[in-house]
Amino acid sequence: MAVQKSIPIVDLSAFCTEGKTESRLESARALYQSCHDLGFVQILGHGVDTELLREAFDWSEKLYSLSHDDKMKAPHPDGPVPHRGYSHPGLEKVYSEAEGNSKDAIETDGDSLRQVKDFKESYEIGSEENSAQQNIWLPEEVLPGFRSFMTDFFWELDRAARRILEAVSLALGLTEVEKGHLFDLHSGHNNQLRLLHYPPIPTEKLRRQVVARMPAHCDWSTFTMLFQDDCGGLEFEDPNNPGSFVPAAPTTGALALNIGDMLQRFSNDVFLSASHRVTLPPQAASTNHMHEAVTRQRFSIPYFVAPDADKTVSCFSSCVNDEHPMKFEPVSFAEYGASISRYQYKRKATAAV
Ligand SMILES: O=C(O)CCC(=O)C(=O)O
Ligand SMILES: [Fe+2]
Repeated sequence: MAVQKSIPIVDLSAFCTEGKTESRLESARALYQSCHDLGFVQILGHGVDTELLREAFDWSEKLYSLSHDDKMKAPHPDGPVPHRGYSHPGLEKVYSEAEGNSKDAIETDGDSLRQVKDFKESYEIGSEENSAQQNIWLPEEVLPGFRSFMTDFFWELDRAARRILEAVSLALGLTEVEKGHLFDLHSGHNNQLRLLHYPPIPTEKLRRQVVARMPAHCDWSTFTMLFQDDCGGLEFEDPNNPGSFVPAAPTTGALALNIGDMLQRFSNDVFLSASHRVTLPPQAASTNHMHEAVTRQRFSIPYFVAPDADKTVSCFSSCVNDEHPMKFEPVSFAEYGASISRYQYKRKATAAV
């Protein structure tokens, strides 16, 4: 019988200001191992305050307790860009790169991907100074204080992202010049904060895939820092055993870190972009009036750390040699993202499921 893998935990507290070189090296080695073998890892010592995180989840609960009409006062526009504001259940469709490139998807302008809808709602937030993707806020009186909290929280998460970028640079053995370049490419203004809510749903519907929570996909960012509540259901694909998924059970104080397509490119395949999905949580919560088992609702907060849109992403020389020639052509993040996400939103939006 195959042994069920568990997700390694790496503590990055050595990357705070007074961290010792020896402890940094040790954490970087552990980070290297997981990102190289699996493309994902759990991170402790990330530096995001527990109380602040609790507040962020409270705001998310308040947001999703609003009426549909109130949430629709900040509607996600048709099409994938800007990726901002509120997406009602069924609006956004997540898919893998292979599904997006399939003949069916191309011929139907993405409609074939929508046969199984994603039963989740989300709210996307970016930097207030990103002019290409401007934020879409609820009117202040609908959720007073939300905008101000999220604007600060966005930059608090960027601080933790920098600690991870520092650890990644050491893990990959980048030169000081390359590390400087990596930081230059990541001003933070193209990061994205996402508040996700998966409403309760009959277990059978998920099991029979009449609807999905979030199908398997890779993120196209550099990496994603993910905070989740205690519901469960997030899983990562084992790259050594394709098709087999490992649960990322919520771990107190840890964030789940997954490598995205950009870091796979920067590192010339040394770090793997991790395929992941959200599916049935381990336990059914209750039964509904039809006596069907119903899964718990789930809240998660991913923070996508991405290069600035117009900058070029190419492999670092430190990751290229005779044995490992350059595998990826340089690409701008904006072009890459546009091609990967072209069917995520219909050009003309449809009604809620
Ligand atoms: O909700 C989660 O745990 C995963 C979210 C995710 O993978 C995404 O938004 O790309
Ligand atoms: Fe994802």
